[in-house]
Amino acid sequence: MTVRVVDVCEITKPIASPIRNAYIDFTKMTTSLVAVVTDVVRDGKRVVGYGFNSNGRYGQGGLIRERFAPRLKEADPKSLLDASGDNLNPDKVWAAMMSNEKPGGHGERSVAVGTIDMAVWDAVAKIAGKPLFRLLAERHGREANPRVFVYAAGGYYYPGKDLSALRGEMRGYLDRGYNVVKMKIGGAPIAEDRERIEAVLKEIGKDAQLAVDANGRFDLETAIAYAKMLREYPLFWYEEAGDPLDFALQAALAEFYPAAMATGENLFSHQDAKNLIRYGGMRPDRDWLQFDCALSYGLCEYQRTLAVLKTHGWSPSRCIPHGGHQMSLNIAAGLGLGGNESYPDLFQPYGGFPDGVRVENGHITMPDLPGIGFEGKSDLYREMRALTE
Ligand SMILES: O=C([O-])CC(=O)C(=O)O
Ligand SMILES: [Mg+2]
Repeated sequence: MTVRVVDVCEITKPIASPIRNAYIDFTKMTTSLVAVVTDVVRDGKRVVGYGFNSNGRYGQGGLIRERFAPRLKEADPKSLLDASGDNLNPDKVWAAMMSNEKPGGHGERSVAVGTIDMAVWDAVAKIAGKPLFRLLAERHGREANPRVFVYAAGGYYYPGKDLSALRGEMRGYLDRGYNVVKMKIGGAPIAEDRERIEAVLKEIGKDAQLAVDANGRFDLETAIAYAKMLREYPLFWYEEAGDPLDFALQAALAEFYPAAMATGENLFSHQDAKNLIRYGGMRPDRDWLQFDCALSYGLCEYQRTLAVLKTHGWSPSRCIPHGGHQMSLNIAAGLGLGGNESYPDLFQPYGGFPDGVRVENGHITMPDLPGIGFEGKSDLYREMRALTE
């Protein structure tokens, strides 16, 4: 048998909502939905892999159509195969996409490549006839653990949203089985954010923990002022205080914030991750890393990031990716990450879990679906199928 990539399709879709974090609103947010069509037939149908990018960066149609999809389609099909010749080798596909690309400049293309890479891994696991998390665990000589920690991200600034609406939102997450919730900070004056935090803590009581996310808004002085306020509360983490590339700020913050910090969703390569670990003052015994493969060159690159972490004494269990997609759920279950983000009420149908999967005690259990498992989420799969029909 051999495998050919016969087409790579892209469509840019809205994932808009009337919400705001400390930096941006999401009223014009989009995502690229991609299908990698192969000539392999399973159960009478062509194997198609699907992918999309996470919220926060916009759709990548231009780059995908002009550079990355043509390179994949023009590559010698044999050059993309694994040693058996029966499946694609994702690293060879990745290298083909990245031919004629200079190093650096990750933010320009890491989302486009990450989106196609998701579809390639989906196809590879489907061709192998396995859930991606089981394929990954096998390749890394590990035991898969289908039970994955998930937390509920929300707590955005909405027009007209008052404290009781914020409390109601958080109560809703607890009712759905979550025991860690996250809210935005830095989009209001510090005194107002303190009131919002206290209101949420009062609502969730001992049933859950609260993480807060400043989305990179603060300068050093403000980040420290917030650290002094936040350390009065038993928070799960203090996320992205300053600019994602201001490693000196992050390191200085550690002096003022002894509890857990989190960052990394806006770092786009294993080189960026290495710099964060070298210079950002992040502590492997308590802090969290949020690199999101769908924004940062995909799972081929994420494996290189995990290798960097290992060299520096970090366990994969300190990683809880940004983005709330099933791809990272598979990586978590297959490679032992600490869990995954989820947005119970936002960015649908792209986020969330296959139909019928419930959150219990802050965890979900991965069903055994081939590939990433998109076929098990009917609203999402409907959009995906429409791309190739
Ligand atoms: O609001 C956003 O840009 C999303 C985000 O930071 C998160 O989920 O951590
Ligand atoms: Mg964040």
